[in-house]
Amino acid sequence: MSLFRSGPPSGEEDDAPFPAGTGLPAEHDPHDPWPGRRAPALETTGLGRRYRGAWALRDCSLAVPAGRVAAVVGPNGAGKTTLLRTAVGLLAPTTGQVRVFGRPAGESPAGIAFLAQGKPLYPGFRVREMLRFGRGLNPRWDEEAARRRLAGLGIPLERRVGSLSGGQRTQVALTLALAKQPDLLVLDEPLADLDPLARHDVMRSLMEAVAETGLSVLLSSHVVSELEGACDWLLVVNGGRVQVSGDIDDLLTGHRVLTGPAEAADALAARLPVISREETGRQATLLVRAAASPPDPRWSSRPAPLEEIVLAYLRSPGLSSLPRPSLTPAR
Ligand SMILES: Nc1ncnc2c1ncn2[C@@H]1O[C@H](COP(=O)(O)OP(=O)(O)OP(=O)(O)O)[C@@H](O)[C@H]1O
Repeated sequence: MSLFRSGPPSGEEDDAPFPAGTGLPAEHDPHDPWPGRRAPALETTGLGRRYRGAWALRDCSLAVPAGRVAAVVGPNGAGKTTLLRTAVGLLAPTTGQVRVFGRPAGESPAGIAFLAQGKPLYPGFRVREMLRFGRGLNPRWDEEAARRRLAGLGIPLERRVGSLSGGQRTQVALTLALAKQPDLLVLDEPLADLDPLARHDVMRSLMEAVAETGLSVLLSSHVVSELEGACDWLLVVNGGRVQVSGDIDDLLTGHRVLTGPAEAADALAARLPVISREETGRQATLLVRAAASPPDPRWSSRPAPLEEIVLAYLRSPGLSSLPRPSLTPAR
């Protein structure tokens, strides 16, 4: 179980009631495909996005349950930003559909806050002015919570944004996003350019906000090691395709690293889905999709850390992805 999990345990999402004030589809909505049930925060079917001649995203079908903190990871140019921007309705899909809390992206009545890559703030503005700006633009603005948060972080309202450290600027940007009281918070690489301590502080304060409000979060990052324990859903995007989409606890319990004699590796691989395989002399090390150790005593087995699982998938882009959640309700 992730430390900061905010949603119900895996498998129970379908029966979760609508939380009050989430802006989710009303139960009386005749077009609501999820009557009486909580729609996924994000659902895409056959999503593709082309820039001029080149596809940045192809055939992406996934569902992230509501109330989750989902990490979107993948190498440079994988399509993470494109996925996030289509989710918030800033980019129209070339193919397929994107739904946010059950409604087409861009039409969803849910509150969405998007923190774009590079912390877009005005360096010449004082923090107080940024707050005033946000207050004027957002009807759901929570000024008191924003000021309390900044005070707790020791960020003075009179400071100019340009004079803040990278970590403090991220915290201000996050505070402005949270003050909108969104149902879905989308953060594009909020940890980029931060030192390890600042990354930890930003993740911790994000998780505190999630624990207080129960909002859904989509967060892209390259720093897989710092997402474990904070995020509870993982999307691996690679070469424009979603390779993995699943509950992090399920991924961790569903993969193992096996070490044993190289001559027995083929037989093992015939029985278990192998994600990666390395051989050193007579010894083979395999990352397999399996919840238990093989009965063969020649094989030793250990759990696979999340980073190792992610890297193994990224190194095998042609590999079939994990089963995606089938959250589409029976009709
Ligand atoms: N506006 C654009 N015009 C043309 N091509 C683009 C545009 N935006 C992105 N691309 C291309 O689409 C692909 C996916 O880009 P995207 O920014 O979504 O990847 P990313 O995973 O967010 O990368 P990074 O981790 O480097 O930020 C890349 O090949 C990129 O060059």
